[in-house]
Amino acid sequence: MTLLAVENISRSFGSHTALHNISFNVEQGDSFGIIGRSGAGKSTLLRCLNGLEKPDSGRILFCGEDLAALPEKRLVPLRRKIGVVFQHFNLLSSRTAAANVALPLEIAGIAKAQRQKRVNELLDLVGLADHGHKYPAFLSGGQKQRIGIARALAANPVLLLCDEATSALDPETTDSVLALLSDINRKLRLTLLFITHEMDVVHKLGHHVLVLKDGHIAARGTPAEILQNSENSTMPLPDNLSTDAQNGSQAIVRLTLDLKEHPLTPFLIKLEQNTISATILRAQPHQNIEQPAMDVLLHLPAPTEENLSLLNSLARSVEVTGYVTPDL
Ligand SMILES: Nc1ncnc2c1ncn2[C@@H]1O[C@H](COP(=O)(O)OP(=O)(O)OP(=O)(O)O)[C@@H](O)[C@H]1O
Repeated sequence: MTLLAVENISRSFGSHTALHNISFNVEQGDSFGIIGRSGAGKSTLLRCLNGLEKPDSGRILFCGEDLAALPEKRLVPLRRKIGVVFQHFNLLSSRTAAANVALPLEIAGIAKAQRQKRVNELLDLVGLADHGHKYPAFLSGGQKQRIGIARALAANPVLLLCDEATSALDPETTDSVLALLSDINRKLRLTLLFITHEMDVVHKLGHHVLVLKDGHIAARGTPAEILQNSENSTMPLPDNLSTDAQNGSQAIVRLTLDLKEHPLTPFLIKLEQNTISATILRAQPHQNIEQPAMDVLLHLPAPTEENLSLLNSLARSVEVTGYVTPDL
């Protein structure tokens, strides 16, 4: 069943068009990712979906109503069905964690005893049953985000919008928050719609993905399809591949990354930090969800022992498949 139907929405700021004729559907129970670089239009799209901004044209059908056309007064009850998780948590520093979670329930006029019961359930759900009395200043980033998630769930939303929910967190905390969101999606059958600029987040959390580029839909599909069809992965293999390493030749390396230990983005950052220049020719995730892994074909201009040994330390397996001579 379709929960959200976005039909041909466009939004401009002066002469700049931030969203061009965007259409997509989100099915109930889906975990739907929108990925794009900075300026692609992700936040503008999210604000439209949240009813905080109106598109210039198009319809946003949610629970049978058009968010793009409703007056503010009629938007309020619909917004309650949408929980939002923010990048910077947006907790009130003067309230305890429990009181932050309770806020949407207070606003909805829920009686105190019922509120407390629900807050306890939610703190338990996000793994912070013993932290309700703490003020945000005494919580770690990951704990703050868990409280943000509990607050977003308080009023029993039917859709959870996550706005770069893990961008402010370190990689380990990111993984645990993504695991929590994935659990919530599976166990509570709650529909997730998240925006991110990281393919790794899409890979771990998304069932379906939309790639936004300069306000246009550049691609859509499952995370695996997006990776396989990305610009990088469709680059042709060099046809002058040779098994002989000659002076000055560059290597084509096939490696398998264990995505739990070395997700793609941190892996690429690590290469950059070690000034290893490499181009991804192809990337193909394995089908086994229990042990997420990905085969990556790299063009490595400097296949020195040092560089290959670093690759070996990061990947499950590394194999030099051949050599190419650079075009001079
Ligand atoms: N209120 C505004 N006034 C003018 N231009 C805007 C406004 N909001 C967004 N834009 C422009 O629209 C384009 C899309 O912005 P948007 O913030 O939606 O992108 P984004 O993908 O979320 O980027 P980021 O990840 O950096 O937030 C950008 O060029 C931005 O400058």
